[in-house]
Amino acid sequence: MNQQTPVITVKDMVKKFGSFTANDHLNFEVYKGEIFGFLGANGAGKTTAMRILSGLSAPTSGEITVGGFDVYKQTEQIKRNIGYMSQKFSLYEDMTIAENIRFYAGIYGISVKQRKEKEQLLLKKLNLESERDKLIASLPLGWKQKLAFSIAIFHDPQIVFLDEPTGGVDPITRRQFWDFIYEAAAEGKTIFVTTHYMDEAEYCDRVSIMVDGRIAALDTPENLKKQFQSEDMDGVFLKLARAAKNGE
Ligand SMILES: Nc1ncnc2c1ncn2[C@@H]1O[C@H](COP(=O)(O)OP(=O)(O)OP(=O)(O)O)[C@@H](O)[C@H]1O
Repeated sequence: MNQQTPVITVKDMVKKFGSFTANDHLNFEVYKGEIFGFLGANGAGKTTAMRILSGLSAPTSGEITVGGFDVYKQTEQIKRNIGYMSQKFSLYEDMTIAENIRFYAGIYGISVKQRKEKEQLLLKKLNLESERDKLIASLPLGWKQKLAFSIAIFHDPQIVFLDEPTGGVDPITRRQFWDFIYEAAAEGKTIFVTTHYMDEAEYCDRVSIMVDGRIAALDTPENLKKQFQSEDMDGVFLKLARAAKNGE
């Protein structure tokens, strides 16, 4: 990881929905090749922030760049340079694996020759060569998630946003998914990931924890545990939530 190169810069990011402030002056940077965990209870404002960083929604105010592009004016460039995987909308269930790959490759303007080469490598890596003509709907959830991740990085984006990518699968399958994340980060991709699983927070290089629209803590898991005198990230998270409830 190169700590010197910020690929996401967020200064005073505010997002309001009417009089409600979903993101309240967020400030952080994410570095090249970093695995950045974006945590917070339900409704804390994670998805709102991630949508802004992905070029899907405009902030109310703030200075924000993603991959060097401005989130107000350069949303098309941002979309081309990022990968995005959400638990719900990643793959088309009624299409086969090969059709999904073709569809995404088409959106990103990947040539047929390149698509075929990359498709072969991808299916081999996932051990899905004999399944290429099966409907996504017929695959176990863990396979769908790995496939969705592989397709989200098919166009070789420099930044990948993962919105609760491992919901609903067992710990071993989640661990396998994280091997894919490590591999992508080792290639220099920056991973921005939300999760509700505290063991996954431990796998991140740095973790930000949002409470009620603000970043309440941001550091390495090790430093956060020291700071909050907790043995694990669960303890850190609970202490922050309790402090917020007591108005501290
Ligand atoms: N389009 C919208 N209009 C009004 N309020 C919204 C809108 N989108 C989000 N909100 C509100 O903003 C707050 C933050 O929502 P957000 O989805 O960002 O939270 P989250 O941290 O991603 O939660 P979860 O973990 O449940 O996905 C919530 O109170 C939500 O109701």
